[in-house]
Parts: sequence; C-alpha cells; structure tokens
Amino acid sequence: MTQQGRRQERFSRPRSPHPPKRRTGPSRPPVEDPARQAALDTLREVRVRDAYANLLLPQLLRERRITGRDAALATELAYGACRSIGLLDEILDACLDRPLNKVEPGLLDVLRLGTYQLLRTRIPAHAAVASTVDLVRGEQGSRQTGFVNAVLRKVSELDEEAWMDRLAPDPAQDPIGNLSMRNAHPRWVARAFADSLGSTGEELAAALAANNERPAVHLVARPGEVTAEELAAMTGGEVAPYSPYGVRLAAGAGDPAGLEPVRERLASVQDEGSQLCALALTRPPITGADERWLDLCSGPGGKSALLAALLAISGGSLDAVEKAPHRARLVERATEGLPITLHTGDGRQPAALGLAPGTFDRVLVDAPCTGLGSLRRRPESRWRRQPSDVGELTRLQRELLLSAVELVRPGGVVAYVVCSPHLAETVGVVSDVVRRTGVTTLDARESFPAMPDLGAGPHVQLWPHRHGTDAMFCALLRR
Ligand SMILES: C[S@@+](CC[C@H](N)C(=O)[O-])C[C@H]1O[C@@H](n2cnc3c(N)ncnc32)[C@H](O)[C@@H]1O
Repeated sequence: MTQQGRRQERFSRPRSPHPPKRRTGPSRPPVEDPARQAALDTLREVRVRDAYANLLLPQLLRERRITGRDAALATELAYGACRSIGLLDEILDACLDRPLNKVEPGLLDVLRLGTYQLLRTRIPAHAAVASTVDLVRGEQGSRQTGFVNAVLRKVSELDEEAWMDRLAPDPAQDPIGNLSMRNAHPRWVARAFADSLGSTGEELAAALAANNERPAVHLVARPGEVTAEELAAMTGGEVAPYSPYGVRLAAGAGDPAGLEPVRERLASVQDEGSQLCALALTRPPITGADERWLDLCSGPGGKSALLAALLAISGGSLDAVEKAPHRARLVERATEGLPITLHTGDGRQPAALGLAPGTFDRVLVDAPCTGLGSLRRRPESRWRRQPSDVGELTRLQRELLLSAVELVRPGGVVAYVVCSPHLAETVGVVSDVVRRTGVTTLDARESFPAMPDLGAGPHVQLWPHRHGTDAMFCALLRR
C-alpha cells in the first residue's frame, strides 16, 4: 500500500471511543482563541462524528457569536485543514518519532491545525506554533505541550514546496501521485479526474487545484417571478455567463439565506451547473404532448423547483420521487405553490408509487453519486469517500436510469445527471443502459448552448476549472 493509501486508511479508521479529556489541570490559563478553537472543534467532530464541516462550522460560529476576522480565520483554518488532511499527515509522519496512528487522535487534530497554519497560511511561524501550543494546553493540560512544540518546530523547518520536493513521488515516474499529493487529493480521486480529463499534466493540475478554491455562491432566479438581471440588481451579484436564470454572487457576499429575494422565494441557491443540467432536460425538441415531466431523485428539490416553475408557465406538471422522507419534506418546501405531485418512495419501483410505464414526456435522473464533482463545497469529503463506494453507487444509478427509460414515453427524453466526473458513474452507467435498452443517445452539447470547452461529446462534463461550475455530468437519451 502506498503512503497516501495508508494515510487514507488512518483517516477513516474506526473512531476512538474515548474522546480527549478537556482541560485536565492546565499549568496556566489557556489563551482565549475562539477562531482556532472553532476550527479545532470542527476537525474533531468531522473525525469523531462524521460531521460535515460546511454545515457544522457555520453553526458553531453562530452559536459562539464569532464574527468578522475571527470568523474568517476559523473558516480558513477549518476548511483548509479538512481539505488537506492527507497532505498534512504525510508531512507530520515525516516529523514524528512514532507512527502517525500511535498519536492520540485529539492530539493529531491539533498537530494538523498547526501544520496547516505553518504551511498554508501567512500566519508567522512563531505565532502558529505558540497558538497551537496554547490550544493543546487548553485542551489537554501542559503534559503534551512539549511534544506539540517539538513536532511543529520540525514542520516549520521547510515550507510546503520544500516538503513536497522531499515527499511527493517523482512526476516523471508517477505524475498522478505527484499531483495528488501536491494538491491534497487521495490518489484514487486524482486518478478518476485524470481518466475523465484524459490528462496527467497541466489540465489535471488545474482541475485538482480548482477543488481547493472556495466556490462563488450561485443563485437561480425563479422563472416567471424574476429575471436574472433583476435578481442581480437586487443582490449586487452578476448575471451568470451560461444559465439564463443564474446569478453569481461576489465572494464574501455573506449568508445567501439572508437575502431578501431568497427569503421571499423569488430565488434560491443553486450551482450554475445544476441549473444547466436541469434545463438540458427541457431542450431537445419532442413531437406531441410535452406537459408531464418526472424528477426521479428529487431531494432536496433544487432541480424540481426549477422544472416545476417552467411547467407552471407552460401549463404542465411535475411528478417528483424521493426515497428519504426527510428529503421529501425539503422538496415539498422548495416547491410550495408549484404544480407538483410528490411521491415518497423508491424510484426503482415506480409501480408501487402509482407511476405507469411510458407516461412521461421528460424524465430527470439526478442520481445519488460520490459527489466528486463538488469537492470544493465539502472540505473533508475527498478523504471520507472510498473507492469501494463507487461499485455500490453505480448499481443504484444503473437501476434508476433503467427505471427512467421505462417511465418515459416513446419519443420522450431522459436526462441522466451526476455530480461526478468518475467514468464508472458517468459514461459507464450510460453505455450499459443504452446497450441494454436500445435508447438513442443525443448530443447533449446542443442542450448547453453557448457553453465553451464541452469536448467531443455526446455527453457533457462540466468542470470547475473550465466553467466555474461543479463537475456535473449530463447525458441525454431518447426512447
Ligand atoms: C443527487 S440527489 C438529487 C438532488 C436534487 N435533484 C436537487 O437538485 O436538489 C439524489 C437524491 O436521490 C435520493 N435517492 C436515493 N436513492 C433513491 C431511490 N432509490 N429512489 C428515489 N430517490 C433516491 C437521495 O435521497 C437524494 O435525495
């Protein structure tokens, strides 16, 4: 097993049943440091409870009333450290006098946070080390301060570039291994990106680097309620380049849930790539009726809301299926007032939901997937996902797509969408279903008008580094 493989295993090993004791007799009072404390608590909860950093941290900031520069620092440290866990562990491993998995997990969180500050922020080294030592004193008392101090001093002897020159595989021999370590991705994820892009060079480097950027927030203007231009004027954002309903907010525009058009349901948060994939379903011309559409995997309801708003204008209606009851409730909330019938149940068993074969003009399958296309949004997810997830998901994706092909009428259109560039989840699933059912593959690029860099087709793969969207995949099929 490679070093990086071992690191991944460490990150995903069973959680310690004994969370670290807090404040066991510090020899001097801990320094108040709400930003670093919030970042450390996030790292710990991600490890112990499988929390999502992008949901937990905003909650901690709210509860603890951390705002302004402290909130910005906590966010940078928590998200940054979660994204780069594998990279931080490689470096720590080289600085420790014992195997990484012999370090008490709570202490390892502190070391990761300190290492992140030393290598990936402009915080001066002495401040990064001193603040981390204070943090461990506050957490565990003074017995570990010497250890943390010594390890971090060793880390600080080199900068990130020099550490990578020492630790990353030779790019000539192992370009994917080199780029995966330099850009803090598990090797299997970097390989999946390389396979889909057909690149192990500059473009792969750009794609992996884009996963480390914080994405801009995109809004979708509800058709029939407000235009993108009006929404841009109301929010101070910019009309999005590709989606006719999209608006991109400026970086640091604050919590979009607080914006008036969002509170008044004139708009919602939705990545421009998601908007484009939902719209792609509506674009291929069909003969005959075009009024019954189906969203087979609808929770939490972003694409259902966009499709149902379009149907409200044209006089049609949407059926939406969602298996998880709590997500079905979210669909209900997102589509209030729109022409929609919601079915809570399994999209692979449509008869049980009263959905008859061959009755829908257009069907969307926005299938559950690895989410490798939205690594920008979920800082820790690249380290949590495992290659073994892919097989299970592709089975489910194939079954859902087969069900969609059965539900669409002859001449109707199916859109298969996943937020992943992994070839097994994208072309693998589609080719298999096309072979089994004899449906016709459409050139999906025609349904993404004016969008550059869509490759050789017939399917569309969007990319953060090319399009500024999530890495959504869309295939269009005609029965
Ligand atoms: C990628 S999400 C869909 C996102 C949604 N279309 C949107 O734009 O908001 C996939 C959804 O499929 C649901 N799901 C999983 N298995 C399902 C099944 N067998 N039948 C129907 N829905 C399922 C998941 O609970 C999840 O909500």
